[in-house]
Amino acid sequence: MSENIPTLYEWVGGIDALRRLTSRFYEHVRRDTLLAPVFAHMGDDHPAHVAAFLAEVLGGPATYSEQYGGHPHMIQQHLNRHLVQEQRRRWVTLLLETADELGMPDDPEFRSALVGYLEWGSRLAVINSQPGAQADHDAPMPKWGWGEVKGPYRG
Ligand code: HEM
Repeated sequence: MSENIPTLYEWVGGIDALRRLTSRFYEHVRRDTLLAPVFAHMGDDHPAHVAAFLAEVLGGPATYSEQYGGHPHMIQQHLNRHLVQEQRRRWVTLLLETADELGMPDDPEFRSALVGYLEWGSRLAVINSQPGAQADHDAPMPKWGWGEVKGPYRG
């Protein structure tokens, strides 16, 4: 990426912003009738792990790969959870609503890139949660950029 174009990670505000996002998001998840049962057994460190994962995908440090098992571990966590589209849609909607609630960047360029990743990643989570799905132990960490909009609007 060009020197002048920030990563999505930089644009969102780095790891502190992502931790704030996931921490509040999973508070909402715990109170959501559709999602609470799915996450009934998540550990207290789950929000921080998901923040680290998102950070790495969005162009930040490789903490999730170095300390938490990388993409194969994340895939493993979704195996046999039998997730359905209704749960996936609620998950994505709640995350985006939480981003609004916290006043995270809402410019069209950033949000379209974020939604693109969340659609892709959440659909993979559903696929990987179906009976017979297996974790690919060499699965590379996804990397997401600005896509067709190429970078933030500079008027
Ligand atoms: C872009 C989409 C998604 C990302 C980036 C993501 C990320 C993650 C990560 C990183 C973990 C492992 C956390 C760890 O290492 O401790 C995880 C676990 C999990 N995810 Fe996802 N996920 C996504 C979508 C979903 C969706 C749509 C659902 C369900 C509606 C879901 C349900 C779960 C559950 C139930 C776990 C295990 C929680 C536990 O520890 O009990 N995920 N996810």
